[in-house]
Amino acid sequence: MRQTRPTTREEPLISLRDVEVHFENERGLFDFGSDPRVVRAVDGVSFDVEENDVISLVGESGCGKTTLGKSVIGLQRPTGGTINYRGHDMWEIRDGTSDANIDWKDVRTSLQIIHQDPGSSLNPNRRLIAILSEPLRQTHPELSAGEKRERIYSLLERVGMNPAADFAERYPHQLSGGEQQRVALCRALLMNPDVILADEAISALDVSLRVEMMDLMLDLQEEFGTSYVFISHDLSNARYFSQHGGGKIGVMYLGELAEFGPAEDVINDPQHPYTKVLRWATPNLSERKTGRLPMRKIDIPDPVNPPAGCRFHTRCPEARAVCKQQHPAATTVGDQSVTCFRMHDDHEYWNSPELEADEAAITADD
Ligand SMILES: Nc1ncnc2c1ncn2[C@@H]1O[C@H](COP(=O)(O)OP(=O)(O)OP(=O)(O)O)[C@@H](O)[C@H]1O
Repeated sequence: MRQTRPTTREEPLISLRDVEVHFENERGLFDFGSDPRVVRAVDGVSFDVEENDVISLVGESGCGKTTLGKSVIGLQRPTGGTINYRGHDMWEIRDGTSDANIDWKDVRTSLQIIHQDPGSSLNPNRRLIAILSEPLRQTHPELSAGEKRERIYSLLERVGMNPAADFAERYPHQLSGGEQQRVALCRALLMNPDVILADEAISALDVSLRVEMMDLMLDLQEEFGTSYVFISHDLSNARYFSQHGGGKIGVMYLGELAEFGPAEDVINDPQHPYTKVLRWATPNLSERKTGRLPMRKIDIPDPVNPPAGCRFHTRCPEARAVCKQQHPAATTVGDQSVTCFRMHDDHEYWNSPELEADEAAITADD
């Protein structure tokens, strides 16, 4: 079913280097004369998406997961850094200034998205057969109406929507949330994509259906040869998806990647203090259910004015004076990339005084 697109040898499918996305917001009514508010949604992020890859991005609300995910699939232009598609600058392809022989339309087609609320992205006035014929018309214009119908029926059956002939004639509102999400997945897969961005795609489903949907996505991965960028605020879902898919987890904090690496390592041997906090706070992953949350403050700082030095220092249980002054760079530890001074045995961090306990630690019962 899969067609191969031209690639530069050895190049990752998508490669992000030092990517930054800053949003310049309008001044408020009473901000006359002040600088526009700049939201630093993503800062200094680098990683690769390989063929058949599974990458989960996890972190608190507002940490930049969606903005980063949209950058990966070409829906958000970065304000800094580079994003390459098969070795060529994605935005040069978009602007027509690339020397690569790749059409932007093909790039867009190969990078698909499924949303948290599939109902809103499926046309309510069209039957499923029409909704699913559309991508096939684009990717396989040579197919007859009968051949398209056959492919659609077989995919609907594959995702458990039986009898397919019955489902194909329904409108989206005649489906459950889980069925709508399956249709959204089918539609994305029929575009023959290199990457599907699944943005909180299972969050709205009943807990009992989440694992089923993740299993289905991973089952179909091999068949369609697609990679996933899976966004979740829930570390246990990210773990399930990336571990079963043999992939990686990226832990985001205030627009930056705190830790990135194989799911197994990030979960079982977290290195960044923030990953440890997330793990501690995730019921399925931690033995401790009560006690003191290992964090100095509970409030998330403002991405318009992120803390100087390490962005996590205001909440980090391990923060020392140097963390207020210097910004750590990502360091490779085994297969993980970790943005914390503690990764260097000889860093001045170790001789730096601990930060005053300006806030009492918050207890999990608060
Ligand atoms: N178009 C925009 N204009 C201005 N600010 C934006 C825009 N899109 C996102 N932001 C801001 O960028 C930051 C990151 O938002 P983003 O949606 O990427 O985070 P997220 O981690 O996906 O959050 P959530 O889990 O709540 O969806 C937030 O502070 C958000 O308000």
